[in-house]
Amino acid sequence: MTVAETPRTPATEPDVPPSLQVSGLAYAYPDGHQALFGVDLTVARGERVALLGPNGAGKTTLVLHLNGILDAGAGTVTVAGLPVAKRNLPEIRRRVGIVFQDPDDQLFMPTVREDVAFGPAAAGLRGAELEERVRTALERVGMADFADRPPHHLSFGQRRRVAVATVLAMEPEILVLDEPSSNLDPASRRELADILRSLDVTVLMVTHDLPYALELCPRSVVLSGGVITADGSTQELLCDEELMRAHRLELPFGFDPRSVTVPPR
Ligand SMILES: Nc1ncnc2c1ncn2[C@@H]1O[C@H](COP(=O)(O)OP(=O)(O)OP(=O)(O)O)[C@@H](O)[C@H]1O
Repeated sequence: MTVAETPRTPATEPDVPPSLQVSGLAYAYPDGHQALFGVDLTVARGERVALLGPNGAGKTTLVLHLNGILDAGAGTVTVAGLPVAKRNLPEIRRRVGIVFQDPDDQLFMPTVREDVAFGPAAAGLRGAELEERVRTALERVGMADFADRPPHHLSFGQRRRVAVATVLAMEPEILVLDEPSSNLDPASRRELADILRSLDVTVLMVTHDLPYALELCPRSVVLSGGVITADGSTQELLCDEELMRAHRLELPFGFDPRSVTVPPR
């Protein structure tokens, strides 16, 4: 059965700013290479959006602007109405939780509990409040029973879940995931999808895994050559053969996006 999806429209009420607003964002690296040419993107609270595009399209460059790792050459980025600017960086980095592709980039403490507590403790949380924050984050990713284990004794899929928990413990406005399905076996891939779907948080997911984008994100944005070239229902975009060819987006052999029943939010 085919389920037609309608991407959720950005919040329009003046008192509810979108989770993410990128306006006219342009960026050239110090060597002069222009990676972004005026990107506009609005993501409403609670949306799950896939950021698609070929290698070198500018996806990582865009993500690195969301928490101020890179400074916009031109244009603006706001997160829940707060501009990404030097003066706001501590709060911006709390609001934008980035889960990197390699969980080992994020896990460095002797136990899972300490890794998840690290961010909130650095932000000043202590005692029962901190414990509760850690417990909730681990429960949300199904890893509460692993709190006392050393992260390096866990499987890759378990470490990725803990990496998600370290970010959730900061109660972010937006969760940004870089290739969340990479190196996961089919069961872990499905379990992570279930977890991400259960979270009440805005999600921006960078991925080359188009079936995963379809499974998780009602809306997709295609970035190509540093500009957004398509923005709409993931199912419709994946069914647009011309668009897919033009942006070097390839579905796995035999995969028909029309045949997929996309689970409800
Ligand atoms: N530090 C850098 N200095 C100069 N150019 C860079 C730098 N990092 C990236 N680039 C260039 O900027 C462009 C965008 O790169 P980016 O990493 O954002 O693409 P991407 O869409 O994330 O690609 P991929 O899917 O391969 O991860 C590419 O042409 C890349 O070569």
